[in-house]
Amino acid sequence: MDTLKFLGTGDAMGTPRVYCGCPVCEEARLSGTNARLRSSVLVESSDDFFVIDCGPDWRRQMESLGIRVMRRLLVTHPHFDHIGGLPEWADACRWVGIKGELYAPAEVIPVILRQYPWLGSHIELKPLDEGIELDGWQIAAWRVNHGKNGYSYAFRLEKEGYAWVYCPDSISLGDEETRLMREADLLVLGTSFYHEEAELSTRSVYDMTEAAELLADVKPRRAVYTHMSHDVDLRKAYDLPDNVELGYAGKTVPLGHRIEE
Ligand SMILES: Nc1ccn([C@@H]2O[C@H](COP(=O)(O)O)[C@@H](O)[C@H]2O)c(=O)n1
Repeated sequence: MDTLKFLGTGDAMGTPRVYCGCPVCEEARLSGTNARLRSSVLVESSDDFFVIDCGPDWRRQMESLGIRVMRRLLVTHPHFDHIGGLPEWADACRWVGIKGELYAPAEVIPVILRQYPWLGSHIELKPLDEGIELDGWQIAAWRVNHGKNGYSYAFRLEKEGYAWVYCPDSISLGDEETRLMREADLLVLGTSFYHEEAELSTRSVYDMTEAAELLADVKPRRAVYTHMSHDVDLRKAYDLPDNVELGYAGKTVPLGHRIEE
């Protein structure tokens, strides 16, 4: 069965935050339960894999799994914490002599190339707006509200009757934006805080209290939260819906129905 592996579950700054001495950041420095690299996942099938998002921790993430060659990548949006590793990936493609395949929404591709104009020599950038298939996964992408930081995209991946959604950066989604999340077998959702006090217009990602309302509406069978800031302490028992788990690097989730289901 295919699997989903979390490579990182942190927000844009990762945990610990460089400037911060809060208990969560200090614990992350000392024992590491709360150490979080920038959010990214790896989808593995029997003979290949692809990764979603390539933040500035990409190199460490590849090293931690002993991966020497990454061929394929999907990008949700062109913010630093999701594309900061692209130059290193392009260099790696050059040195192993492959052309990487990067799939992203058409509007995202020129933004990536504006940031890193040399990428095209070693990576082919392909639009995925019409839907693509990778390793038997039918992948649909749609634009989601990312609050004060503009827009991101979510992906729905379906194979053999199993559907899951990856949506790391979104907030205050409307009905049309949640349509493809409905009744998924798994929803991976970004929740930066448990409860974020800041005024809504200054925010960019759901918190866990708002996410509970979203889940009650779209009813995934299982949900895993990612993109968590130093506000979230994995040692705590939070009040969460029964079907929710907090992600961590290395967490692996089977992508398919178990026999007994
Ligand atoms: N146009 C932009 C705006 C922001 N960024 C970076 O993205 C991250 C946003 O953080 P979230 O909490 O909203 O995920 C942060 O690292 C900004 O520096 C960007 O790259 N381009």
